Amino acid sequence: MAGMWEFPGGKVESGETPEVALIRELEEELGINTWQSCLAPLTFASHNYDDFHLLMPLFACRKWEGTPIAREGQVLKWVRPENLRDYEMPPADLPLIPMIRDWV
Ligand SMILES: Nc1nc2c([nH]c(=O)n2[C@H]2C[C@H](O)[C@@H](COP(=O)(O)OP(=O)(O)OP(=O)(O)O)O2)c(=O)[nH]1
Repeated sequence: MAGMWEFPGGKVESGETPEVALIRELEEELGINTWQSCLAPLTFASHNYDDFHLLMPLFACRKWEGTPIAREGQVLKWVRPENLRDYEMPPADLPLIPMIRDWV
C-alpha cells in the first residue's frame, strides 16, 4: 500500500497455494529463493477494508538462498520485532505485530 511498510508477499494467483505464491513473490520482490519446507505458518490477518475482506496468512521464512535486494524499486529494511510499531503499516498488519514479537 502506497507509503506504508508491508511484509513481503502479494496476491495468490489462480492455481497457486499460499506457499507457492509466497515463494514466487519472494523471488520477484527480493530475489531470494526458498522452499515450502522452509515456510512455517505463523498466524493470519482478517481485516475488513472498505471494498474487500482481507484474509492474509503470515508465514515465517526460516531459511532462504540469496541476499534480499529491492527488485521492484521498494525500500527494504530489516526490523526487530520490538521496533515494528515505529513503521507505518496497513491496518490489517497491526494485530500481527504482537504475535511476531511474542512468537518469533
Ligand atoms: N504483501 C502484503 N500485502 C498486504 C499487507 N498488508 C495488507 O493489508 N496487504 C494487502 C494489500 C493487498 O490487497 C494485498 C496484497 O497486495 P500486493 O499489491 O502486495 O500484491 P501483488 O504484489 O500481487 O500486487 P500486484 O502487483 O499484482 O498489484 O494484501 C502486507 O503486509 N504485505
